[in-house]
Amino acid sequence: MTLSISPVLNSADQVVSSLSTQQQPKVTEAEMMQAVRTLLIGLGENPDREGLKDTPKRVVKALQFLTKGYHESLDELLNGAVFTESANEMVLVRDIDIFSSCEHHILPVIGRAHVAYIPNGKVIGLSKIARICEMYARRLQVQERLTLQIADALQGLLKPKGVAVVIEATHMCMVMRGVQKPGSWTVTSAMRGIFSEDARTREEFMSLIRHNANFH
Ligand SMILES: Nc1nc2c(ncn2[C@@H]2O[C@H](COP(=O)(O)OP(=O)(O)OP(=O)(O)O)[C@@H](O)[C@H]2O)c(=O)[nH]1
Ligand SMILES: [Zn+2]
Repeated sequence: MTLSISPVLNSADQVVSSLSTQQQPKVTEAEMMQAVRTLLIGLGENPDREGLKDTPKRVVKALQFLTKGYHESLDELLNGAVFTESANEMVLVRDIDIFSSCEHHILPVIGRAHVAYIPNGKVIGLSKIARICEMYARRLQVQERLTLQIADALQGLLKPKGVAVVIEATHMCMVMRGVQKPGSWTVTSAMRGIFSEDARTREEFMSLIRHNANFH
């Protein structure tokens, strides 16, 4: 089977700059599996032993899942769930699990995103905010780009009064290897519109993401 790794792009996607806009070469799954087999041999393993014989297939499947966001588009995931509404107060979806992969080491980045916007005539289905996070997280990323892609996607889709995105995450490349700092986590933010212009609005957002909900 020949896989095209080229992403599905659409007008909304084009509001964000992304690695996925680059043309990617076409390779077969067999070639991908062969590459994993070569890695195993390079690591000193026997890829034909029982426990490893299906590993190339599993690794390719796992990596395809972890990067499935390249094949998704904002138009598809939105499914039309943008509604005309006069609400004009902050909408915040907090504690959205993030499972991404760092582009330097292809190791997990695990964390949470908090996403807020202030509507300007349009609201978006709440689950779609989490789906947008998911689409960009399921690519090879740096945390900074993931954060601004989510902000720019919402800004482009809704033209709201403002968007705020904060991501808190731990990088396995800093935990399991390299500098080995298990307690470290990284916070990134992207503020658009009123969140970047008005300190009080930004403060309200920051205090809402600090407060603990009491139902879990
Ligand atoms: N800014 C940023 N850096 C990241 C992210 N994920 C991983 N990195 C960093 O990317 C850098 C790559 O540095 P290199 O020196 O080329 O790679 P390395 O030798 O593996 O680096 P060490 O991790 O320091 O051992 C490291 O400092 C990583 O911590 C991210 O999301 N954002
Ligand atoms: Zn890394």
